[in-house]
Amino acid sequence: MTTLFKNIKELIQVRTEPISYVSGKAMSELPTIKNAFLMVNNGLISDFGSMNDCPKTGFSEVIDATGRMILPSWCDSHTHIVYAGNREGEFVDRIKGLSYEAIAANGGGILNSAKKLQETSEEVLYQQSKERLEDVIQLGTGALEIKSGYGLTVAAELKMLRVIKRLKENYPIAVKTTFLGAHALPLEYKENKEGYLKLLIDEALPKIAEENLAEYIDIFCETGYFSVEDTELMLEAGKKYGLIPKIHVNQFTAIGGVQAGVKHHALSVDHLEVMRDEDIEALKNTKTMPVALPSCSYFLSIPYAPARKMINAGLPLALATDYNPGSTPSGNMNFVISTACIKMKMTPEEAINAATINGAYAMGLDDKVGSITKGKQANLILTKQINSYGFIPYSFGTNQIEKVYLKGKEICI
Ligand SMILES: N=CN[C@@H](CCC(=O)O)C(=O)O
Ligand SMILES: [Zn+2]
Repeated sequence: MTTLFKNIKELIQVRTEPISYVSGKAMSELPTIKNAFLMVNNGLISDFGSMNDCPKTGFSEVIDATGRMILPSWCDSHTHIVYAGNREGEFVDRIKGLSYEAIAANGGGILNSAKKLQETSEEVLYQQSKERLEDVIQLGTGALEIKSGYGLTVAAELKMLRVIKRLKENYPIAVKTTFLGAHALPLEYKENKEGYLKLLIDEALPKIAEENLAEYIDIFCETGYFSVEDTELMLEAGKKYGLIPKIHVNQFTAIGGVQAGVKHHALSVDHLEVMRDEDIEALKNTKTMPVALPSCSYFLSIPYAPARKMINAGLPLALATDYNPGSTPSGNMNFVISTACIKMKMTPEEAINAATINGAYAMGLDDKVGSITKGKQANLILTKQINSYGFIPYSFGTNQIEKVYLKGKEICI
Protein backbone atom coordinates (compact mmCIF):
# COMPACT_ATOMS: atom_id res chain seq x y z
CA MET A 1 0.00 0.00 0.00
CA THR A 2 1.50 3.34 -1.09
CA THR A 3 -0.05 6.66 -0.09
CA LEU A 4 0.75 10.02 -1.59
CA PHE A 5 0.13 13.15 0.50
CA LYS A 6 0.11 16.03 -1.98
CA ASN A 7 -0.09 19.83 -1.90
CA ILE A 8 1.24 19.97 1.69
CA LYS A 9 1.43 23.66 2.60
CA GLU A 10 4.61 22.98 4.59
CA LEU A 11 6.33 19.70 5.41
CA ILE A 12 8.09 20.22 8.73
CA GLN A 13 11.19 18.66 10.33
CA VAL A 14 12.62 17.35 7.06
CA ARG A 15 15.95 15.64 7.61
CA THR A 16 17.30 14.18 4.38
CA GLU A 17 20.37 12.88 6.21
CA PRO A 18 19.43 11.03 9.41
CA ILE A 19 20.44 12.81 12.62
CA SER A 20 20.27 11.64 16.24
CA TYR A 21 19.45 14.99 17.88
CA VAL A 22 20.10 18.71 17.66
CA SER A 23 21.83 20.85 20.28
CA GLY A 24 22.59 24.49 21.04
CA LYS A 25 22.22 26.85 18.08
CA ALA A 26 21.16 24.01 15.77
CA MET A 27 17.97 23.71 17.82
CA SER A 28 16.74 26.91 16.22
CA GLU A 29 16.92 25.39 12.75
CA LEU A 30 13.80 23.54 11.68
CA PRO A 31 14.13 22.46 8.03
CA THR A 32 10.91 22.47 6.01
CA ILE A 33 9.70 22.16 2.43
CA LYS A 34 6.87 24.44 1.31
CA ASN A 35 4.31 23.08 -1.20
CA ALA A 36 5.52 19.52 -0.68
CA PHE A 37 4.59 15.91 -1.28
CA LEU A 38 5.19 12.92 1.00
CA MET A 39 5.04 9.28 -0.04
CA VAL A 40 4.39 6.47 2.44
CA ASN A 41 5.00 2.83 1.55
CA ASN A 42 3.97 0.02 3.91
CA GLY A 43 3.96 2.34 6.89
CA LEU A 44 7.36 3.90 6.22
CA ILE A 45 8.30 7.24 4.68
CA SER A 46 9.55 6.35 1.20
CA ASP A 47 9.94 9.73 -0.51
CA PHE A 48 9.28 13.46 -0.11
CA GLY A 49 10.09 16.71 -1.86
CA SER A 50 8.70 19.73 -3.64
CA MET A 51 5.39 19.39 -5.52
CA ASN A 52 7.40 20.28 -8.66
CA ASP A 53 8.97 16.81 -8.37
CA CYS A 54 5.85 14.96 -7.26
CA PRO A 55 5.59 11.47 -8.80
CA LYS A 56 2.62 10.98 -11.14
CA THR A 57 2.30 7.23 -10.63
CA GLY A 58 3.29 4.50 -8.18
CA PHE A 59 0.72 5.04 -5.40
CA SER A 60 -2.61 3.48 -4.51
CA GLU A 61 -4.12 6.31 -2.43
CA VAL A 62 -3.93 10.11 -2.60
CA ILE A 63 -4.55 12.52 0.27
CA ASP A 64 -4.82 16.17 -0.67
CA ALA A 65 -3.37 18.28 2.16
CA THR A 66 -4.04 21.68 0.58
CA GLY A 67 -3.75 24.48 3.17
CA ARG A 68 -2.52 22.08 5.86
CA MET A 69 0.89 21.14 7.21
CA ILE A 70 2.47 17.80 8.09
CA LEU A 71 4.96 17.19 10.85
CA PRO A 72 6.31 14.07 12.53
CA SER A 73 4.22 12.99 15.52
CA TRP A 74 5.28 14.11 18.97
CA CYS A 75 7.79 11.89 20.76
CA ASP A 76 6.95 11.85 24.46
CA SER A 77 10.00 10.39 26.19
CA HIS A 78 8.76 10.57 29.80
CA THR A 79 5.34 9.35 30.97
CA HIS A 80 3.74 7.40 33.78
CA ILE A 81 0.41 6.77 31.99
CA VAL A 82 -0.17 3.39 33.65
CA TYR A 83 -1.74 4.30 36.99
CA ALA A 84 -4.92 3.59 38.91
CA GLY A 85 -7.59 6.17 39.71
CA ASN A 86 -6.50 9.76 40.20
CA ARG A 87 -5.32 12.24 42.88
CA GLU A 88 -7.95 14.94 42.44
CA GLY A 89 -8.28 15.15 46.23
CA GLU A 90 -4.63 16.17 46.57
CA PHE A 91 -5.13 18.71 43.80
CA VAL A 92 -7.79 20.40 45.90
CA ASP A 93 -5.59 20.12 49.03
CA ARG A 94 -2.85 21.97 47.17
CA ILE A 95 -5.30 24.68 46.05
CA LYS A 96 -6.15 25.14 49.72
CA GLY A 97 -2.49 25.60 50.61
CA LEU A 98 -0.83 22.24 51.29
CA SER A 99 2.42 21.73 49.40
CA TYR A 100 3.20 18.73 47.15
CA GLU A 101 6.03 17.84 49.55
CA ALA A 102 3.76 18.07 52.64
CA ILE A 103 1.12 15.85 50.99
CA ALA A 104 3.80 13.25 50.20
CA ALA A 105 5.22 13.45 53.73
CA ASN A 106 1.71 12.69 55.12
CA GLY A 107 1.53 9.41 53.15
CA GLY A 108 -0.16 10.91 50.08
CA GLY A 109 1.58 11.42 46.76
CA ILE A 110 3.26 8.43 45.15
CA LEU A 111 2.28 6.16 48.08
CA ASN A 112 -1.37 7.13 47.58
CA SER A 113 -1.17 6.05 43.90
CA ALA A 114 0.71 2.86 44.89
CA LYS A 115 -2.06 1.85 47.32
CA LYS A 116 -4.71 2.39 44.62
CA LEU A 117 -2.69 0.45 42.06
CA GLN A 118 -2.04 -2.48 44.39
CA GLU A 119 -5.81 -2.76 44.93
CA THR A 120 -6.61 -2.60 41.20
CA SER A 121 -6.67 -5.70 39.02
CA GLU A 122 -4.38 -5.97 36.01
CA GLU A 123 -7.40 -5.90 33.69
CA VAL A 124 -8.89 -2.73 35.20
CA LEU A 125 -5.45 -1.10 35.19
CA TYR A 126 -5.13 -1.96 31.49
CA GLN A 127 -8.57 -0.50 30.70
CA GLN A 128 -7.83 2.77 32.54
CA SER A 129 -4.39 3.09 30.94
CA LYS A 130 -5.55 2.31 27.41
CA GLU A 131 -7.98 5.23 27.54
CA ARG A 132 -5.11 7.58 28.36
CA LEU A 133 -3.01 6.09 25.59
CA GLU A 134 -5.84 6.56 23.07
CA ASP A 135 -6.27 10.17 24.21
CA VAL A 136 -2.60 11.04 23.71
CA ILE A 137 -2.51 9.36 20.30
CA GLN A 138 -5.37 11.64 19.21
CA LEU A 139 -3.35 14.59 20.55
CA GLY A 140 -0.53 13.76 18.13
CA THR A 141 1.81 11.57 20.16
CA GLY A 142 3.36 8.91 17.93
CA ALA A 143 5.93 7.36 20.29
CA LEU A 144 6.20 7.30 24.05
CA GLU A 145 8.03 5.93 27.03
CA ILE A 146 6.04 4.54 29.97
CA LYS A 147 7.40 3.96 33.47
CA SER A 148 6.45 1.62 36.27
CA GLY A 149 6.86 3.00 39.80
CA TYR A 150 3.35 3.08 41.24
CA GLY A 151 3.51 -0.57 42.32
CA LEU A 152 6.23 -0.46 44.96
CA THR A 153 5.94 -4.23 45.59
CA VAL A 154 7.48 -6.81 43.28
CA ALA A 155 4.05 -8.12 42.29
CA ALA A 156 2.54 -4.68 41.64
CA GLU A 157 5.58 -3.45 39.71
CA LEU A 158 5.37 -6.55 37.50
CA LYS A 159 1.63 -5.91 37.06
CA MET A 160 2.38 -2.40 35.77
CA LEU A 161 5.10 -3.65 33.44
CA ARG A 162 2.80 -6.35 32.02
CA VAL A 163 0.14 -3.74 31.35
CA ILE A 164 2.71 -1.66 29.48
CA LYS A 165 3.69 -4.76 27.48
CA ARG A 166 0.03 -5.34 26.54
CA LEU A 167 -0.37 -1.71 25.44
CA LYS A 168 2.75 -2.09 23.34
CA GLU A 169 1.37 -5.22 21.67
CA ASN A 170 -2.13 -3.84 21.05
CA TYR A 171 -1.44 -0.36 19.65
CA PRO A 172 0.54 0.69 16.58
CA ILE A 173 2.45 3.33 18.57
CA ALA A 174 6.13 2.83 19.48
CA VAL A 175 6.42 2.26 23.25
CA LYS A 176 9.56 2.02 25.41
CA THR A 177 9.38 0.70 28.96
CA THR A 178 11.20 1.87 32.08
CA PHE A 179 11.46 0.14 35.45
CA LEU A 180 11.05 2.77 38.19
CA GLY A 181 10.76 0.56 41.27
CA ALA A 182 12.78 3.14 43.22
CA HIS A 183 10.15 5.86 42.86
CA ALA A 184 9.35 6.18 46.59
CA LEU A 185 9.95 4.20 49.75
CA PRO A 186 6.91 2.06 50.66
CA LEU A 187 5.65 2.44 54.25
CA GLU A 188 6.73 -1.09 55.20
CA TYR A 189 10.31 -0.09 54.38
CA LYS A 190 10.18 3.37 55.98
CA GLU A 191 13.12 2.55 58.23
CA ASN A 192 14.77 0.11 55.85
CA LYS A 193 15.67 1.73 52.55
CA GLU A 194 18.50 -0.75 51.98
CA GLY A 195 15.99 -3.59 52.34
CA TYR A 196 13.72 -2.10 49.69
CA LEU A 197 16.56 -1.54 47.23
CA LYS A 198 17.73 -5.11 47.89
CA LEU A 199 14.22 -6.38 47.11
CA LEU A 200 14.22 -4.49 43.81
CA ILE A 201 17.68 -5.74 42.92
CA ASP A 202 17.42 -9.35 44.06
CA GLU A 203 13.78 -10.08 43.25
CA ALA A 204 12.29 -7.58 40.82
CA LEU A 205 15.18 -7.17 38.38
CA PRO A 206 15.70 -10.90 37.64
CA LYS A 207 11.96 -11.34 36.94
CA ILE A 208 11.87 -8.26 34.73
CA ALA A 209 14.81 -9.59 32.75
CA GLU A 210 13.31 -13.07 32.52
CA GLU A 211 10.05 -11.73 31.05
CA ASN A 212 11.85 -9.04 29.06
CA LEU A 213 9.62 -6.36 30.56
CA ALA A 214 11.82 -3.23 30.44
CA GLU A 215 14.51 -1.48 28.42
CA TYR A 216 15.38 1.32 30.85
CA ILE A 217 15.90 1.82 34.57
CA ASP A 218 14.90 4.94 36.47
CA ILE A 219 15.11 6.22 40.05
CA PHE A 220 13.78 9.35 41.76
CA CYS A 221 17.10 10.87 42.86
CA GLU A 222 15.86 13.58 45.21
CA THR A 223 16.13 14.80 48.80
CA GLY A 224 13.73 12.72 50.88
CA TYR A 225 13.51 9.98 48.23
CA PHE A 226 16.71 8.32 46.96
CA SER A 227 20.28 9.58 47.32
CA VAL A 228 23.05 9.72 44.75
CA GLU A 229 24.51 6.62 46.37
CA ASP A 230 21.18 4.77 46.00
CA THR A 231 21.02 5.97 42.41
CA GLU A 232 24.45 4.57 41.59
CA LEU A 233 23.55 1.26 43.24
CA MET A 234 20.32 0.88 41.22
CA LEU A 235 21.89 1.94 37.94
CA GLU A 236 24.75 -0.52 38.41
CA ALA A 237 22.26 -3.28 39.22
CA GLY A 238 20.11 -2.45 36.18
CA LYS A 239 23.16 -2.45 33.94
CA LYS A 240 23.80 -6.11 34.82
CA TYR A 241 20.47 -6.90 33.17
CA GLY A 242 21.07 -4.64 30.18
CA LEU A 243 18.82 -1.80 31.42
CA ILE A 244 19.94 1.68 30.36
CA PRO A 245 19.48 4.57 32.84
CA LYS A 246 16.92 7.39 32.32
CA ILE A 247 16.56 9.15 35.64
CA HIS A 248 14.46 11.68 37.61
CA VAL A 249 16.86 14.36 38.89
CA ASN A 250 16.96 17.99 40.09
CA GLN A 251 13.19 18.40 40.46
CA PHE A 252 13.29 20.14 43.85
CA THR A 253 16.95 20.06 44.84
CA ALA A 254 20.31 19.58 43.11
CA ILE A 255 22.22 16.83 44.91
CA GLY A 256 24.52 15.49 42.21
CA GLY A 257 22.03 13.31 40.34
CA VAL A 258 22.94 14.81 36.97
CA GLN A 259 26.59 13.87 37.54
CA ALA A 260 25.58 10.33 38.57
CA GLY A 261 23.50 10.04 35.39
CA VAL A 262 26.37 11.20 33.20
CA LYS A 263 28.79 8.87 34.99
CA HIS A 264 26.50 5.90 34.27
CA HIS A 265 25.86 6.98 30.65
CA ALA A 266 22.19 7.75 31.21
CA LEU A 267 20.29 8.17 27.97
CA SER A 268 18.45 11.07 29.59
CA VAL A 269 18.23 13.07 32.81
CA ASP A 270 14.72 14.38 33.37
CA HIS A 271 13.02 17.26 35.25
CA LEU A 272 15.93 19.69 35.81
CA GLU A 273 13.82 22.43 37.35
CA VAL A 274 16.76 23.25 39.64
CA MET A 275 20.02 23.45 37.68
CA ARG A 276 23.33 24.72 39.03
CA ASP A 277 26.04 25.89 36.63
CA GLU A 278 28.02 22.74 37.47
CA ASP A 279 25.04 20.58 36.42
CA ILE A 280 24.91 22.28 33.03
CA GLU A 281 28.69 21.90 32.76
CA ALA A 282 28.45 18.17 33.56
CA LEU A 283 26.13 17.58 30.60
CA LYS A 284 28.44 19.21 28.03
CA ASN A 285 30.04 16.83 25.52
CA THR A 286 28.07 13.84 26.74
CA LYS A 287 25.46 11.64 25.08
CA THR A 288 22.96 12.25 27.89
CA MET A 289 19.85 14.16 26.80
CA PRO A 290 18.44 16.72 29.26
CA VAL A 291 14.62 16.48 29.32
CA ALA A 292 12.35 19.27 30.55
CA LEU A 293 8.78 18.68 31.74
CA PRO A 294 7.02 22.06 31.62
CA SER A 295 3.51 20.75 32.34
CA CYS A 296 4.79 19.51 35.71
CA SER A 297 6.14 22.99 36.55
CA TYR A 298 2.81 24.47 35.45
CA PHE A 299 0.69 22.10 37.54
CA LEU A 300 2.83 22.27 40.69
CA SER A 301 3.79 25.95 40.35
CA ILE A 302 7.47 25.12 40.64
CA PRO A 303 10.29 26.67 38.55
CA TYR A 304 10.62 25.76 34.87
CA ALA A 305 13.82 24.07 33.71
CA PRO A 306 16.21 26.84 32.56
CA ALA A 307 15.92 25.99 28.87
CA ARG A 308 17.56 29.16 27.56
CA LYS A 309 20.57 28.71 29.81
CA MET A 310 20.98 25.08 28.72
CA ILE A 311 20.51 25.72 24.99
CA ASN A 312 22.76 28.82 25.09
CA ALA A 313 25.42 26.64 26.74
CA GLY A 314 25.27 24.42 23.66
CA LEU A 315 23.25 21.57 25.17
CA PRO A 316 20.44 19.71 23.45
CA LEU A 317 17.03 19.66 25.16
CA ALA A 318 14.01 17.38 24.83
CA LEU A 319 10.47 18.12 25.99
CA ALA A 320 8.09 15.53 27.42
CA THR A 321 4.80 15.49 29.32
CA ASP A 322 5.55 13.50 32.53
CA TYR A 323 1.86 12.41 32.35
CA ASN A 324 1.12 11.06 35.86
CA PRO A 325 -1.63 11.36 38.50
CA GLY A 326 0.27 13.56 40.97
CA SER A 327 2.40 16.21 39.33
CA THR A 328 1.10 16.24 35.74
CA PRO A 329 -2.33 14.80 34.97
CA SER A 330 -2.02 15.71 31.30
CA GLY A 331 -0.41 13.98 28.33
CA ASN A 332 -0.90 16.82 25.89
CA MET A 333 2.35 17.48 23.98
CA ASN A 334 0.75 20.47 22.22
CA PHE A 335 0.36 22.13 25.61
CA VAL A 336 3.96 21.17 26.43
CA ILE A 337 5.38 22.96 23.40
CA SER A 338 3.17 26.02 24.00
CA THR A 339 4.29 26.19 27.62
CA ALA A 340 7.93 25.75 26.62
CA CYS A 341 7.60 28.75 24.30
CA ILE A 342 5.55 30.89 26.67
CA LYS A 343 7.26 30.14 29.98
CA MET A 344 10.71 28.84 29.05
CA LYS A 345 11.30 31.26 26.17
CA MET A 346 12.00 28.56 23.64
CA THR A 347 11.26 29.49 20.03
CA PRO A 348 8.72 27.39 18.09
CA GLU A 349 11.64 25.85 16.14
CA GLU A 350 13.44 24.86 19.35
CA ALA A 351 10.27 23.50 20.94
CA ILE A 352 9.35 21.41 17.87
CA ASN A 353 12.88 20.00 17.64
CA ALA A 354 12.77 19.23 21.37
CA ALA A 355 9.40 17.46 21.06
CA THR A 356 10.30 15.41 17.97
CA ILE A 357 13.87 14.37 17.13
CA ASN A 358 15.32 15.10 20.60
CA GLY A 359 12.42 13.30 22.29
CA ALA A 360 12.97 10.34 19.99
CA TYR A 361 16.66 10.23 21.02
CA ALA A 362 15.74 10.44 24.72
CA MET A 363 13.95 7.08 24.39
CA GLY A 364 16.30 5.42 21.92
CA LEU A 365 13.96 5.74 18.94
CA ASP A 366 15.82 8.33 16.87
CA ASP A 367 16.42 5.81 14.08
CA LYS A 368 12.67 5.11 13.79
CA VAL A 369 10.71 8.31 14.48
CA GLY A 370 11.06 12.04 15.16
CA SER A 371 11.73 13.42 11.67
CA ILE A 372 10.62 13.24 8.05
CA THR A 373 13.39 10.95 6.84
CA LYS A 374 13.23 8.08 4.35
CA GLY A 375 12.83 4.74 6.10
CA LYS A 376 11.34 6.18 9.30
CA GLN A 377 7.85 5.25 10.49
CA ALA A 378 5.15 7.42 8.92
CA ASN A 379 3.86 8.68 12.28
CA LEU A 380 2.42 12.00 11.22
CA ILE A 381 0.36 14.97 12.35
CA LEU A 382 -1.80 16.59 9.66
CA THR A 383 -2.70 20.04 10.93
CA LYS A 384 -5.86 22.02 10.37
CA GLN A 385 -5.59 24.96 7.95
CA ILE A 386 -2.98 27.18 9.62
CA ASN A 387 -0.70 29.89 8.27
CA SER A 388 2.51 28.91 10.01
CA TYR A 389 3.82 26.20 12.32
CA GLY A 390 4.39 28.82 15.02
CA PHE A 391 0.60 28.99 15.25
CA ILE A 392 0.62 25.59 17.00
CA PRO A 393 2.37 26.80 20.20
CA TYR A 394 0.86 30.30 19.86
CA SER A 395 -2.74 29.12 19.96
CA PHE A 396 -2.23 27.32 23.28
CA GLY A 397 -5.10 25.18 24.46
CA THR A 398 -6.60 24.98 20.97
CA ASN A 399 -6.35 21.78 18.98
CA GLN A 400 -4.73 22.44 15.60
CA ILE A 401 -4.62 18.76 14.64
CA GLU A 402 -6.98 17.51 11.95
CA LYS A 403 -5.75 13.92 11.64
CA VAL A 404 -3.07 11.66 13.02
CA TYR A 405 -1.36 8.75 11.26
CA LEU A 406 0.62 5.90 12.79
CA LYS A 407 2.70 3.77 10.42
CA GLY A 408 0.90 5.54 7.59
CA LYS A 409 -2.62 4.64 8.74
CA GLU A 410 -5.14 7.23 9.84
CA ILE A 411 -6.02 6.65 13.48
CA CYS A 412 -9.66 7.12 14.43
CA ILE A 413 -10.34 5.95 17.96
N1 LIG B 1 8.82 13.20 40.63
C1 LIG B 1 8.64 12.02 40.61
N2 LIG B 1 7.69 11.34 39.97
C2 LIG B 1 6.61 11.89 39.20
C3 LIG B 1 5.42 12.30 40.00
C4 LIG B 1 5.04 11.41 41.08
C5 LIG B 1 3.69 11.63 41.67
O1 LIG B 1 3.44 12.67 42.28
O2 LIG B 1 2.87 10.73 41.50
C6 LIG B 1 7.14 13.06 38.39
O3 LIG B 1 7.99 12.81 37.55
O4 LIG B 1 6.72 14.21 38.57
ZN1 LIG C 1 8.22 11.51 35.99
